[in-house]
Amino acid sequence: MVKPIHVLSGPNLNLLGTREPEIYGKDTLDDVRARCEARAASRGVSVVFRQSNHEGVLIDWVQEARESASALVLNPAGYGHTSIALLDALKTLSIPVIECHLSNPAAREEFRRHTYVSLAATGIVSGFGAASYELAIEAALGLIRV
Ligand SMILES: O=C(O)[C@@H]1C=C(O)[C@@H](O)[C@H](O)C1
Repeated sequence: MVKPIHVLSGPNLNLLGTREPEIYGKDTLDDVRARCEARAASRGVSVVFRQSNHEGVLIDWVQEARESASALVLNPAGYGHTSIALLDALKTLSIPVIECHLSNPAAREEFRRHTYVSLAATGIVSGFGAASYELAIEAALGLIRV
């Protein structure tokens, strides 16, 4: 039995759909959840989908993924640009880590062009709105060979 793919979203993503929709789109986080679940279920894999505004909670969930997940999809949001602690947690994982962003941070403000998460990521999907999460799920499914 393949373990679930864990999908974690960072701060302010609970406001998706109303938060700067010209940048992050009109899909809500629940819409994103549904798309991730459907995409994974089509290959017989479940998803654990969670969001937090709190750095330590996200770190706890990354640590939980060590034993509970087959792969981790992470949109670190603003903490990607600041959190060495989140990077340190990611470096304890031996499962695939796919970093994803709704926007294309490389095309935005200078401070968004670097994330610490990228130092621990297997790969990165950016710029496709809610589809970034689905593409990240597809990448995870390919890496866990289901
Ligand atoms: O595009 C995204 O999903 C990321 C989401 C955020 O909240 C920003 O802080 C990042 O810079 C970009």
